[in-house]
Amino acid sequence: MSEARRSGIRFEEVTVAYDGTVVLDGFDLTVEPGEVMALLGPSGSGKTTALRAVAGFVRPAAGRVLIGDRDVTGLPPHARDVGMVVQSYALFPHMRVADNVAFGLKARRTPRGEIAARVAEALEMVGMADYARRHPRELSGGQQQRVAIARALAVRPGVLLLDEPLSALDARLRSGMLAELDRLHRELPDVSVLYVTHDQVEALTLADRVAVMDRARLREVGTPEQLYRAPRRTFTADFVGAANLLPVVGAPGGTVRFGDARLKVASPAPSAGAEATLCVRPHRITLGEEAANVLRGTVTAVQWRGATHRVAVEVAGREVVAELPETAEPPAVGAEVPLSFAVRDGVLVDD
Ligand SMILES: Nc1ncnc2c1ncn2[C@@H]1O[C@H](COP(=O)(O)OP(=O)(O)OP(=O)(O)O)[C@@H](O)[C@H]1O
Repeated sequence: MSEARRSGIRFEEVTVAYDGTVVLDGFDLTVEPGEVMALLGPSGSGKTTALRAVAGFVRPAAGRVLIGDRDVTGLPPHARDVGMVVQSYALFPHMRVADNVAFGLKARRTPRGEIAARVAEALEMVGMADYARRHPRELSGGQQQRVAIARALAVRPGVLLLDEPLSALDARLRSGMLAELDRLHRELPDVSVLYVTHDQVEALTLADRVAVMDRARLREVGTPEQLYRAPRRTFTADFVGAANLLPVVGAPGGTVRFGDARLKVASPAPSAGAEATLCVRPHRITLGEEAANVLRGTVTAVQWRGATHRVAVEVAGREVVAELPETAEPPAVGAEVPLSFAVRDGVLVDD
């Protein structure tokens, strides 16, 4: 008989309410065994609540949560086989590092002889083997976070839950830890990871797929490339990367009209006369008429941003932003300019 599956998470129509207010609404999502899924969304959108429903700290009003093959909806947290790391680390201050990491193992009645080896292994994984005898107050924020990760990994969970694990760290430490989390996951290829963040760079860097949340609901799920290159919804286009969102109208021949311009787009065009929203990423727009779709307008602002010039152009009463590679001669405010973008870089999104 094959061993029961321990990895993978399934949310089935999970609804959570606090005092009658729904904060997670019919949430449906599958995280495959070994997959890293980021939950990305603005503050208050329900990300942490979804994570806590997997950990067992909130009880859904409706729906089911499965970990691997097991329905865990009614199980207490300690019976769920998950490791969890929260943004505040939540290490026990009076315990040494090794005892913090051993905590979950003791709670699970792991044989004494095995505990020392598992603690050493977990500390080794996060590069903290030399710090076993220190107390948390003797560690930097980044080191404390590593210990918190070691503590979560020591129980060898099938599922690892990370709630904004890097948000308390400064920018440089954060990018170092991001690379390290990536390496850790390659060492633990069977562990499913659910990673809560409101930072799109973290989500796009680390995740195999990203689930975008807004106001208690799942809006869109896809690989980072899908969400970035071909978002299906206005919210995703706007939240994941910068976007020009232009109101267009379906025109004959599978094109759309924006002001005077007739544009070809990558998505199936709406029927003639139907309104739609076109998403074009600013850095996919070039100055000049080289690409298939050309817009003409008046430059209203130019900002130098180091590697790029951000040029705003008024076209048909709307501001269109182009992020151009830094140039010695950006266009002047007031100049009439053509902008263009390729067919593949225009996608229609739903509201
Ligand atoms: N224990 C609680 N009691 C009442 N309301 C709560 C409780 N926990 C969370 N909420 C509310 O539920 C909603 C969703 O919260 P949640 O923490 O899941 O959002 P989030 O997307 O993780 O936000 P953030 O990025 O700010 O952490 C918020 O409106 C929050 O105020």
